[in-house]
Amino acid sequence: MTSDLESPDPDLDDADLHDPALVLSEPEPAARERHASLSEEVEEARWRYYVLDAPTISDGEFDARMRELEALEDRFPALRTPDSPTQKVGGAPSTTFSPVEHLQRMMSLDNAFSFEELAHWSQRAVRELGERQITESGYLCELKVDGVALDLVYEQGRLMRAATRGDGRIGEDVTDNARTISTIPERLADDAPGLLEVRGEVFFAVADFTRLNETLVLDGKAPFANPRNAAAGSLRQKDPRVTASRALGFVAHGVGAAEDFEAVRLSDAYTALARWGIPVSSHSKVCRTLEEVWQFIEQYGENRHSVEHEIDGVVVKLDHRTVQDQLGSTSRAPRWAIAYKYPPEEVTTKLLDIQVNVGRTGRVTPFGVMEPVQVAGSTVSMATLHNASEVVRKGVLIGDTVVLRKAGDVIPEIVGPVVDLRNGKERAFVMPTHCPACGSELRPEKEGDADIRCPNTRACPAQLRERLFHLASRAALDIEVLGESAAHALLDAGLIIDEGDLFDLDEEKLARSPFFTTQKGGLSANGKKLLANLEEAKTRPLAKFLVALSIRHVGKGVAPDLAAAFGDIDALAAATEEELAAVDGIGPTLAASIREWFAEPWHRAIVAKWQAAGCVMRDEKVEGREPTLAGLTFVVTGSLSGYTRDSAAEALTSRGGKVSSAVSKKTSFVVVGDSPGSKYDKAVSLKVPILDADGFEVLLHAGPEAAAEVATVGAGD
Ligand SMILES: NC(=O)c1ccc[n+]([C@@H]2O[C@H](COP(=O)([O-])OP(=O)(O)OC[C@H]3O[C@@H](n4cnc5c(N)ncnc54)[C@H](O)[C@@H]3O)[C@@H](O)[C@H]2O)c1
Ligand SMILES: [Zn+2]
Repeated sequence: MTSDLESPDPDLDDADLHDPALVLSEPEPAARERHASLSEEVEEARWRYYVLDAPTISDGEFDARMRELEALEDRFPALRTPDSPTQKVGGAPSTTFSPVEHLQRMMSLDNAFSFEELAHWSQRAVRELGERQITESGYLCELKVDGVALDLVYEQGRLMRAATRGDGRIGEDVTDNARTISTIPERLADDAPGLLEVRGEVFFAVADFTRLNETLVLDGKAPFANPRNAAAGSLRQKDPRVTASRALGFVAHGVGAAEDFEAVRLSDAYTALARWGIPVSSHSKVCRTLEEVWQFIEQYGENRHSVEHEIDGVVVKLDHRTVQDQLGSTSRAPRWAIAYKYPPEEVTTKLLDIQVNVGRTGRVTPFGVMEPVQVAGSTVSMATLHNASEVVRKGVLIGDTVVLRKAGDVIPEIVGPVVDLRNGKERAFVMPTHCPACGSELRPEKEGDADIRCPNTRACPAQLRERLFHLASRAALDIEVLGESAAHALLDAGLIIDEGDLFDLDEEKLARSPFFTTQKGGLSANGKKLLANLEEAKTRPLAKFLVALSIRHVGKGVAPDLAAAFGDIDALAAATEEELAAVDGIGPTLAASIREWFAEPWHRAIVAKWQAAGCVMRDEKVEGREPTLAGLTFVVTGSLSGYTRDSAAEALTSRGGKVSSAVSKKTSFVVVGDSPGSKYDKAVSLKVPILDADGFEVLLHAGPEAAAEVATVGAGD
């Protein structure tokens, strides 16, 4: 297989794509200076990244510097000398390993960061070879595995040598280490060619990476910042036994030199590699149009974390070998391929301070305050650090540059410090001894607890505020206007000592807070809304009140079970631990926690005050209603007209039925409304009786036997 990868054609450079008016032959001194300092920074970053496996800037920052260099060189082509970082591949090989010359040059890839840049790349190929050739070739889309490149040489089907990319021409000999990677075959199948150079990526699966870091920290060693560094660091070990202990994976993504092997398409070459025993990706796809390519990119962009290894983009390659040979390559990258890069999920920023937050149950949690930074589409300036031992485990100091990670919708996380950037002025975080909100001395609830708490549960303003938010949430009493500002206002004006006073609020009391009054002294819209919300809340079902009380472990999951079993707050308050534990779904921990809560006088006072103010806290409907659905389990999916999700569930539980979220063979009926989810399909496949909206009414009013008559079972029977 021949290729002109080794003969870059400088005439095909990108200069023709830029406005000629902007291309100046003699660089301005400022540009020359900027170019020199950027080049130096890039070389330094490459050395830290490729040789030390310990980068000090994020990939996003690195890419930004490279782009600035490219832009300068577009404007002043004289700056694009052969020793510019834009013309070179990777970093110089280290002296830890013996140098080896690759049979064929190993290249880097050009990047695209938008659809426009991707289209620009493909248009160029079309201009050069014509529409027909490109369409016939198609685009082979592959995931860009975020690992470390490895070159394998097989002779007569035997693995002879493995080397890192190095500067593209000379790599590092890591044969002994590579042999310890279980998925890299020592021998290929019998029909493999006499000579075969395979390129691929060594990676660390995300799950294995987490495990590795835990072990390293336990052994008192520094954890790796991310799976890529872990892969590179593990492959490039002096002692192959260390490499062997690391769960490295390998996937092929290219072919270098080969004898007796011809493949018309790269995708065919992969099929052959797989047949000979070399791992290839199951995620690759040949696309006919650029729109299809874009769909592939978007699909994996949304499901970036569904793949076993990390990916930082998609590599798009023209599939036809003749097209590849005709387009050739520049000194650092092929023209027939491009890497579309996803927005980075990791950035670096300064950790300005570590402060603590006091939660609803008094738990004190440290969080990092950082210089605001853009990551994964949002600006982040705070991230939780969970507890004091987590701060120690991560090894971060106040003043550190830290790696911050935000993956998709997941909350931002401080990964760890960039130790090499310390200047000696950093200081360790010390957990406060007193509550920042109320001044009480902090202590663990029980001896040996990892968390420390503020013991002033009743009146600590931080705890009370958090309890108010919780009480006002949808899962509890749904008091819309009681958000952050309203809660602050109530506490600031001293209108409530604890939540027991909430339902005693009236116009006269609210008049004492500017938040709830108008300039003229009347009740503001907020005040009116709060009073109306509170009035409405008084008749909420018992389960909602149980959630509102902030009893530990009692959430919206078990509250309906408790409400169904006792029907009345007084009955619940009087229940013994044994009676509580006898309720289906209530374990001993929960029973003890409920008893403990009611044992506290100020807790009982909350209930008494709320009752005195007119809160019902009793499910009237249960009284006199026959438990016609006792012993039966239901799943509700889709929307039923006339019911909310909660009221449909309540109609069932108030008749003694149990509502579950997952369909199983034990489910008695699945109630299906409009636009049902996958639960409907599950019900069909398990042949669980299905009720529509009318069937649901039959069930409620005529009972389960009548409902069975009108239910459907399985697909179309
Ligand atoms: N943070 C830092 O300080 C720092 C320093 C240097 C480089 N970097 C990172 O490395 C990048 C540049 O490195 P590069 O020159 O290796 O380029 P690259 O990583 O952007 O792309 C080339 C490499 O991609 C790999 N690859 C993964 N999947 C592939 C597939 N399916 N097909 C082909 N190749 C695939 C190959 O190993 C190939 O060598 C930067 O964009 C940056 O993200 C970071
Ligand atoms: Zn406190």
